[in-house]
Amino acid sequence: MWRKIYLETKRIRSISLSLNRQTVPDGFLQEVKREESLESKARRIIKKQRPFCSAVLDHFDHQYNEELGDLWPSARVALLDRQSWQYGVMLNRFSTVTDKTQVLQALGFSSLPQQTHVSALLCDGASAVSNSKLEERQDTLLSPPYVSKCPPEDFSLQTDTSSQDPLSEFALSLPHSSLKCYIHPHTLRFPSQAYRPDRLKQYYLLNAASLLPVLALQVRDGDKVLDLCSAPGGKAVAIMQSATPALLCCNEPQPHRRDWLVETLDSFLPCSLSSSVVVSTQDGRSFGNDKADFYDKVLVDAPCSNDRSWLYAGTQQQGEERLEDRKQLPVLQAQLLRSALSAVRRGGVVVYSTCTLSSYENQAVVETVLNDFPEAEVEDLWEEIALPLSKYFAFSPHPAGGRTHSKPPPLPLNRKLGILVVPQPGRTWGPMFLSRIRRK
Ligand SMILES: C[S@@+](CC[C@H](N)C(=O)[O-])C[C@H]1O[C@@H](n2cnc3c(N)ncnc32)[C@H](O)[C@@H]1O
Repeated sequence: MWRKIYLETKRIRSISLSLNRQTVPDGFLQEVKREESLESKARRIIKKQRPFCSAVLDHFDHQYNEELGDLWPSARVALLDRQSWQYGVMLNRFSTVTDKTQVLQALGFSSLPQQTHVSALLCDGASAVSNSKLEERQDTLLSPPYVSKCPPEDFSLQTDTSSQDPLSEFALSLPHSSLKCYIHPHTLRFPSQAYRPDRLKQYYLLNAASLLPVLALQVRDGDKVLDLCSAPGGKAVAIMQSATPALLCCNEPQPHRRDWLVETLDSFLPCSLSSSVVVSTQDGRSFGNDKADFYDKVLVDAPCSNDRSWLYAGTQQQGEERLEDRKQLPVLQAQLLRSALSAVRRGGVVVYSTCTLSSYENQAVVETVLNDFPEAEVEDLWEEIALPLSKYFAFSPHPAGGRTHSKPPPLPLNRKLGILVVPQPGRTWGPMFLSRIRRK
């Protein structure tokens, strides 16, 4: 353990020295030093790992062995080894502080060799939809009311084509989108930035799989978008990186989480967007009645049993209580999805997502709602998202179709209903389920 701390400290010190020698902007370097001091890094390493909750793990073993077959044992390893968890760095296009790529590179996040490849694949699918959608929408969409009053100076984010490691980074790009996320092949965690009311944050740390629902939503400039379950706001920030919607309504009914959401929006978005990005505090189930047929795109990032955090739920009793609550979640999730489908206009799309592997909260919810919503049609995200990104994320079922289940799963892993990112050693992103449903 002490040797690990020693080596880690040495590595951080050498990064720190090499940063000093390079032409990294002064302010940023100071921030890196302040927020990722050697002491705090060492403290994080020696901090005793919170033990996992065996009641939750037993439950997962039982359910996911059935549902995921031989993908579960390796997912289990990835979920239990918290030191191996990876973090993505999503850049904030609204920050005027320059050159984050240089700092990322100095810390071992190399350049973007896969960008063209991945972007091209994604752009092909996305622009095909985009063109047909634009034609379809021409007579129904109001002209976009939003015009940025104070466009940021630094909208163009730098890229570099020199590469050290082809798996170290990728950029999730839509046509003309500036959504950029960097990942590291190992577990290096970029320092988080403290909230400062006078300054926008430069980046957001996240599980990179969280960007996939935003990618699937295909937000375009001028869209009216509802983020039905929005706090703490990671996906709302990602939406605003990918396009300039006419309206983004971020909804969160829980007061303390709503405060967190407001702080996130405040930290990442300039004041010029305050008229188009609004916060609402309703129960998401009411939107279907109150705002029927209103939105172009709705994201339902549903309350769910978050497998990662539930594993570390605390005491046995707390774990057991959560597992009891888990049974109620699909009912609420289906109600939220129905509400979203009513709030979206005909031809618009709803993306439903969760961060659990549980098929009862994923495929089963989508299937239930489709049964009583005949004008809803699920779209296949396999070709558009899973195949092009399968190098970075582990999807179930395996893209090559070569995986076998020891036992047949109780609910079919029907990829037509959505795609599922399963954490694996080396690709610890997820869990993340996403499904895109179009209202006919
Ligand atoms: C998975 S989190 C959303 C994460 C968020 N989209 C992000 O990317 O940062 C689900 C959120 O749904 C909220 N929620 C719970 N019940 C809700 C309801 N009835 N209507 C809307 N949101 C609800 C929870 O408080 C929670 O903040």
